[in-house]
Amino acid sequence: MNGPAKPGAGLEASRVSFARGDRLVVDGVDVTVPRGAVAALLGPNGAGKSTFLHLVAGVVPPEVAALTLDGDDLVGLRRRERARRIALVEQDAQVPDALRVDHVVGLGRIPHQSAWGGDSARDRDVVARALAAAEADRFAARRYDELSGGERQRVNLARALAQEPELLLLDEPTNHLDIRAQLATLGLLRRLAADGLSVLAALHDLSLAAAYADHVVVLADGRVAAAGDPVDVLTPPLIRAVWGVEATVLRHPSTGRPLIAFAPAGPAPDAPTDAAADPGRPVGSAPAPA
Ligand SMILES: Nc1ncnc2c1ncn2[C@@H]1O[C@H](COP(=O)(O)OP(=O)(O)OP(=O)(O)O)[C@@H](O)[C@H]1O
Repeated sequence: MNGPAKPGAGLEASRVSFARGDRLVVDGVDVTVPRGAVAALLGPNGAGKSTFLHLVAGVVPPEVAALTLDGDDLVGLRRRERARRIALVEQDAQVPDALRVDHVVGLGRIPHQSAWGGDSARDRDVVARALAAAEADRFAARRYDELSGGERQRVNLARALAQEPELLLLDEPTNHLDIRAQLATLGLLRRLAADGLSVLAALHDLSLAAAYADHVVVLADGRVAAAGDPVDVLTPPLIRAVWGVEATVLRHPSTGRPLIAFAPAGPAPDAPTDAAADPGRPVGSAPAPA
């Protein structure tokens, strides 16, 4: 949806802080997302991921920060200009009641429209392509408030794509999605990045983050605990220190990307009896002939 990749620095955020009451919930965070890269923001519940995305999107003003997009200062940018360049897919998007899906996605065009212009043929084309890219075209004529959680998630993504941003921020974009739709969404983010978009997504699934992100930033208590290539960052000691769980890091047999497996926290369920009898045989496969 974007044009070919242009040279540029993408997002450069440094020393971003934000306090709620007397507590810094984002504390001196540095994040860089080069143009054309997918970065994942990871961390436990309450680590500050959503707050950081809101600060970058300009929903709340950061207290101390240098924020630039392709070298332009974001803090001083006018709201409309910011909305042309940055889109945020929120966890619980606010949408006016009873709006049709295609009209919700059309809201993404507002920053590009003049006050009196209305929808142009190009606006309608961008909306149609955004609906198709996010796999939301099937329910384009339905009411948003009658959709399932996963269907709404796709519409929220389509609305952000209709903005034709340079930087796409997503807060748990795979929430509510079935596994096929999760893979489709993350694959779409990779294709958009290949076209020059910078993508920063808060994710909880460490294996999916490792499979799709060029770069991960791990937040803990509002601070960056680690950042870099998922292969270097997502290690058992880091996962233990940040999430407090024991993990084994395997390698995907075909991609070589990290696959993170967790030990169950409670008592393990009983092993299936046929697997117990022949532990070398994959569960569900036919027993060897006698
Ligand atoms: N509206 C609010 N008022 C007061 N405190 C808030 C508010 N929103 C968030 N917080 C607090 O700010 C901190 C950071 O929250 P944030 O939502 O950014 O975390 P998160 O990493 O996105 O978490 P999650 O994975 O649960 O979505 C948390 O301690 C949270 O309780």
